[in-house]
Amino acid sequence: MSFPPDFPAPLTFADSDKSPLSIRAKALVFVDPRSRQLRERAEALAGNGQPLLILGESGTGKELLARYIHRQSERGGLFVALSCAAISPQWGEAELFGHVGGAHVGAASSRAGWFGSANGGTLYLDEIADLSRPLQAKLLAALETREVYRVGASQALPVDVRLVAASSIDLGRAVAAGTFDERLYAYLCDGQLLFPALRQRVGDILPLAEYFLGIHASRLGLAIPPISPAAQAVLEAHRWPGNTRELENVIHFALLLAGNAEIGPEHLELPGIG
Ligand SMILES: Nc1ncnc2c1ncn2[C@@H]1O[C@H](COP(=O)(O)OP(=O)(O)OP(=O)(O)O)[C@@H](O)[C@H]1O
Repeated sequence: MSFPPDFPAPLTFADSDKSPLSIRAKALVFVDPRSRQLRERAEALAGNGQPLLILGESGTGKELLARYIHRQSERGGLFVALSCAAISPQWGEAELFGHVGGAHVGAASSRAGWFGSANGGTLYLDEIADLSRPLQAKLLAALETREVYRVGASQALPVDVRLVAASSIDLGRAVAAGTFDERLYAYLCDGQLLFPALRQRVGDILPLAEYFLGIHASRLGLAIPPISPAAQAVLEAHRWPGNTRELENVIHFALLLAGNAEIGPEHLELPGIG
């Protein structure tokens, strides 16, 4: 990876944090003053174990930031990431809180559930507003009492889970609309972190582009091609509605088109180019 000399080196993740199922990033590229400020606030909040809420558009890097917070917190348990939209409407409670053997059809043995798996660690809930109202209330109860009832169990189990929730929608408005639990919102409110959209931190665009170029070039066994000044200007001017995820895709594709040649505007699959 070749960063211009004035770019600070990206923060790197330990190998133990790079599970094959996790997002691919090996480092957190934070160069723009706004993202450096975000990192400082995240570091300040990481250690105290309080619940956090990361707000930001899709693809900004919320999960990556949550992973970084977990690492900084030095909590010994696992980082467990879960998309609330993926929780089954029928078996959601058992998926989240676990169940005892025979509690429902097809579940002969007991399971801990996502919440229990994060015991001693961090539970990252992406798009928390997608959680059903009954599960929102049960989640809050488990966090506040530090106890969890597996489905079918008559006794609660002690749990110590740090919640880091993420949302791309304004939860205050969801509360006003009656779709989000006011008490869960209050529980999360003090630890809010706002992840600016990529277009609001233009200083990150080229370092991220260089970073993704390095990752994909090494994966493909290619030399890292330079990005022409004209292509750099295009990248910095684009609005990036899909944020960092979109930038990675554009850079990956540009590398495939350009090979070892300099990346020009003609290699960038963006609206209005080519
Ligand atoms: N600062 C960064 N440095 C390096 N890679 C980044 C950075 N921000 C985002 N990425 C990469 O961009 C992609 C999107 O990040 P991530 O999944 O964390 O976003 P998100 O906000 O959680 O998205 P969604 O809300 O859609 O789940 C990932 O591949 C991630 O590794």
